[in-house]
Order: sequence, then structure tokens, then C-alpha cells
Amino acid sequence: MTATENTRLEIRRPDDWHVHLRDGEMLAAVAGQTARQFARAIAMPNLSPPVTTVAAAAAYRDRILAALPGDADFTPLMTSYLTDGADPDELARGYAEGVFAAAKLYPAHATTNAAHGVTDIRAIYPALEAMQRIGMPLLVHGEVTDPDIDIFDREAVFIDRTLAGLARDLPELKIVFEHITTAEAADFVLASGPTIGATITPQHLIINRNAIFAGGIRPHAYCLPIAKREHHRLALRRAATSGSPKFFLGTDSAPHAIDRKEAACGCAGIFNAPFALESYATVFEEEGALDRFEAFASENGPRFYGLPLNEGRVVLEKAAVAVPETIGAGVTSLVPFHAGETLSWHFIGRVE
Ligand SMILES: NC(=O)N[C@@H](CC(=O)O)C(=O)O
Ligand SMILES: [Zn+2]
Ligand SMILES: [Zn+2]
Repeated sequence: MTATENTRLEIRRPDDWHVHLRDGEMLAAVAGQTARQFARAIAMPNLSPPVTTVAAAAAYRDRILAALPGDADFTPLMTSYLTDGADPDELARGYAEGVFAAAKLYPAHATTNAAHGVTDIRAIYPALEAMQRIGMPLLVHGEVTDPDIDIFDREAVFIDRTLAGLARDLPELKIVFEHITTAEAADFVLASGPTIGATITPQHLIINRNAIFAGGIRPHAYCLPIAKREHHRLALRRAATSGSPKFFLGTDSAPHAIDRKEAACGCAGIFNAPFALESYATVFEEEGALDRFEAFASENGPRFYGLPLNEGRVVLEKAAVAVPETIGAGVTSLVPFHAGETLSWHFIGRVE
């Protein structure tokens, strides 16, 4: 990284290790936003129907590539959605063929399009054992779905009920604890061996749960796992900026059309792709950790996955950027994270 009097930030091209690119018109509307800032991204498989086979993932990859602007230099990394019947051979074949970069565990009904998720972790042990053998990472939406557990406790309880046992039973399995939101999760990851990492979103570094209720109910601050108390946000900021190689960038950008968000039962998900690097850079600057930004954004993720670091570099400059109230039009009109705010870093683009 080079920083000129902290007004210009140049880093290796970063990757987004957790994004929802959707399909159809929404894919066409959002793919370019992610490809503008990132060289690669882990594309989540929670489409309807979910992406469970090598053929479905290859076809989805083609649709993503077709949705990109002509000058994009972007590689989507595909994932398989694990169901109770997950086939170890299909996973291994997809990984060997370079189609699947990882497989995703959604506890059944935990989040958007998780109806086909896993009902009992034991059901996928054959798949997980195969993944451990071949070095294929498991990505986890880490929340219990038990309605008796308070929504703010679902991540911490998931560690105790599921994740700790999984890590004990399969000690060589690479596990990414996705979009962590609690001090308990950050502590668990730090206390674990090198096979356990985590992604952290911009929103969980920037808002706490008060933001969801500031002056009224704020559907655009609602995502899953839900934002927690302030002390959790502070713990996540310490983890992200600590320099630990276990934490890396994953936006969890999750677009939903405005009428699906602003509704009696609004969808979970925050669309943060358009200003993702600006968000993260602001956090690292506020924490006095701009010198650690490049590792979080561009090095820790590929090293964890065992993939090469990107060639090429990007630049951000210290400059005021006004975030629009909405982006796009018609059925793909979206409210971005930070809508109506002014950010202090500006993503310029690639440099030679
Ligand atoms: N994060 C969210 O709130 N929503 C995601 C699903 C997920 O990542 O859990 C989505 O697909 O909309
Ligand atoms: Zn999730
Ligand atoms: Zn997600």
C-alpha cells in the first residue's frame, strides 16, 4: 500500500468474498457495480431455485459474465448451495473442474431464499468430509433458526450449538464464518486455528441496532444477521483492523427492489456495492489503520482460499462523495447503503 499524506490510497485490486448478484434484470443492474470495484467476488447461490449443481453454477457464471459491461475485468467465483441431500461427488467434481470455489451452508429458513437450506448439520457430514479432504471451503450463514432464540442472540447461539462442534469434528475443514456481527463471533474466530476465517460487511462496522429504529423503522438498515449493540460493532472494528489474516472483506451486498424493502414484511439485505470500498476505507481511517486496509481488502481473502493475489492496483482519493438517494430506475431502483450521506473517500479506479 502507498498512502500520500493520507489523501490518496493505492492498493492491490481487492475482491469481495461475499456478494449477492441475483439474476435477470437485477443481475443486469448490479453486476457492474461490483465489477467496478472488485477483481473477483464470491457469488452467493441463494437464487430461486438455489444453485446446487455444477451445471447450474456454470450457467449462472455465464449469465453473470454476460451481464457485465464490455470493459469489465472481473471473475465471478461460484458457490454451491448445500441442501440435506448434498452430493459429495458433485461438490468434488465442481471444485476439481474449477466451477465451485466453495459451498454455502444456510440453516433452513435462516435468511432470504434459505427455504431449501440444511435442516440438520449431520445430514451434510458426508459432503463436509469430502470438502475437508479436497480443501474446499465451507461458507456459513451462522445463525440458529430456533424461534425461541432471540433474534439478537442467534449468531452467538449458533457458535455454541453448531459451529464449535463442526470445527472440532472436522478440524482441517476450511470454514468462513460469513458476515460476522458479534464480539462472540470475532472471539471465536481469533481463538480458532488457521482453518477458520470470517468476512465482515461495511454495515456491521458502521451501524449498530439503533440505526434500524432511528426516528422510525428503517427498512434499509435491516439485514441478516441483524446489526447488534454498539459493543459488538466496536469488537468487529477491532477485528477487521487488527491485522489478523483471519478477517477479510465480504460486503454481503444484497439488493432488494424498494417495494420489497419498504413493505409490511420487508426483505433483509443492504445494497452496499456502489460505495463499498469508500465505506471500508472510512472505517480503517477512523481506526487509524489505513496501513492495514490492503491486507483486509486484497490479501487475506485469497490467502485463505488458496488463490493467487490479484495483479493490478486501484486508487481511492480523499474527496467528498455524495451518495444518491436511489440508484437505477423502475423495478431495479435501489436504495444504497449511506443513501443521502456524504462520504469522504472516493474510489477512482484502476491505475497502471
Ligand atoms: N444478508 C441479508 O440480509 N440478505 C441476504 C442473505 C444473507 O446473506 O443472509 C439476501 O440474499 O438478501
Ligand atoms: Zn447470510
Ligand atoms: Zn449474504
